[in-house]
Amino acid sequence: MRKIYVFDTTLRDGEQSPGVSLTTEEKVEIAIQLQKLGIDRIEAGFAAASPGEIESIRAVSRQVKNATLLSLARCHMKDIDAVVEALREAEDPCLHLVLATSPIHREHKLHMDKAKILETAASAIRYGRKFFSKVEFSAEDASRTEIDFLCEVTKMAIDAGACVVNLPDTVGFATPEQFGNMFKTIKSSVPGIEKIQLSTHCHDDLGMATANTLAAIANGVDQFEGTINGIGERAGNTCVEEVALALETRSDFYGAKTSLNLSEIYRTSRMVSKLTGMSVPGNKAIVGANAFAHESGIHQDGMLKNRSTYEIITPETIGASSSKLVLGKHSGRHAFKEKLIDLGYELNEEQLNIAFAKFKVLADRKKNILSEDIRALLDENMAEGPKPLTLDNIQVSYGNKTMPTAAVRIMKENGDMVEEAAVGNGSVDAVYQAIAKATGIIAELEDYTIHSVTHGTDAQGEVHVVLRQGETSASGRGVSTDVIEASAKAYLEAMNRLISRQDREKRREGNIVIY
Ligand SMILES: CC(=O)SCCNC(=O)CCNC(=O)[C@H](O)C(C)(C)COP(=O)(O)OP(=O)(O)OC[C@H]1O[C@@H](n2cnc3c(N)ncnc32)[C@H](O)[C@@H]1OP(=O)(O)O
Ligand SMILES: CC(C)C(=O)C(=O)O
Repeated sequence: MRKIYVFDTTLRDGEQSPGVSLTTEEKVEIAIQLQKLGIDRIEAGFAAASPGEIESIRAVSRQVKNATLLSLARCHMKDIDAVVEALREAEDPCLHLVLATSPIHREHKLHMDKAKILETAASAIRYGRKFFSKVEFSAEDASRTEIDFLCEVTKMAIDAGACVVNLPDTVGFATPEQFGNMFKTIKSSVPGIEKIQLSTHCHDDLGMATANTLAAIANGVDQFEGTINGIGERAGNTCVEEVALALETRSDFYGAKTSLNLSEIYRTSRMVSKLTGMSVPGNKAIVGANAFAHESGIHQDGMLKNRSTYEIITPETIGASSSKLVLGKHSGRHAFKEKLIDLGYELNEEQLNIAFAKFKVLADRKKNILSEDIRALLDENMAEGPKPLTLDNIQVSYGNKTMPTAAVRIMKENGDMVEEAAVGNGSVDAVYQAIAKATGIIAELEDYTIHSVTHGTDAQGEVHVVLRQGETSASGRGVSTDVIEASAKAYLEAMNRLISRQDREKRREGNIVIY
């Protein structure tokens, strides 16, 4: 297997993400984690940017023992001097020089012709070599540079003393085929190319950074540059984790691997996201929250039978805890049953069918079904005791300047419907007054508590009530995404218990049921 060197620029190009600015402590924390991940080369910043940046790079250099440490500089003596100062304490320092080579940059940005580019870069590399045994040269905007001139630039960098020549797709313009061919030409036409390492650095403006990096690797580059979570200037850089996992998973095709400690990827991604404040989209490859989550019944069934049906990488490989079967409206019985077992419920077939039907109704109303939702649903489903009263319909009219009004329709055990309406101090009170009128049962509301069992605006509310009639009291619990419905359910469950307790007592005395 060919080894591909990983150059991480999270602390330099990653920090160029709009809105991101890392403190020295944060840079050090990330650099320590990058070492644990096994990154070969860490670019810690752009020394000439500010005195604070020099200090940060120096602080990082004191901690980095197992990786080459770099800082970027323009082809200017004062930028190089700043890198000398920043990397003074580094164990394995490398100067990274950049100069654009494309016609657009030459004409509009640098105002230099081809000869001036070659001369400026060569003298900067030579000057840098006075202080550093390792110099990497980057031909900015290489993918939009004439191929003949790019060959000349590469030859100049080798002759001037660079040990790595990096040919970036600075604006994410390249296509994989074109980019691969560019490296093929460079490798086959530049004399002395075997003396140096070739590198690539891609941006994601057209969403092709990973594809372009892999095309470069397939065409012989030794190193790729990227950032954790793909952060960076504009649409960002190549994601280190994507390329590393692509090489690992498709080593049959690429015949190349990184030496990253892949089980540190997830932790590194979380840390970078936390410290930069750049959240990782749920559907992001490798490190997104949904990367190992399966929602639909057919997929979940496949996963339960054999994970390889729907997972080409295991979450354990990147240090994430486990695959998730997320229950939702597309889930099937297999996954639902498995979830119940996980939660410690053992249901017979009939109970399972009832619970599954209720789950589907809930899933139609709620986006995220959590363990708490399932527990609430099952506890409600399995609440023991007869149900003399069942809520059939409820309607509430509320306005901040009118008395809340509620109408309820309740089914009795014998199937008869009773219907009533009432006003109250609030919507819940109106519902309770209407239930009392419909059932003819006057009970004292001794306690009422409500809390949310899940999170978000579609969270399930759980209501507990205690009702008292004379010496007898009973509690009830109701769960729903609507607090009024949860309140009514709790009230009726307490009433049902009250009725059956009094019923039992009356039967003992030879009387009949109260209502
Ligand atoms: C593709 C990349 O990601 S490259 C890295 C980008 N990173 C950064 O820019 C790091 C942060 N930058 C900075 O702090 C500042 O831009 C500094 C300190 C580098 C320079 O600041 P200033 O001196 O104020 O110049 P400013 O940034 O406005 O303009 C850049 C100048 O450098 C020149 N320049 C650009 N690239 C290079 C280069 N590689 N080598 C030499 N000169 C260059 C430009 O032509 C321009 O020169 P001009 O003033 O003669 O027109
Ligand atoms: C400095 C170089 C490698 C760069 O960031 C780019 O070309 O995007």
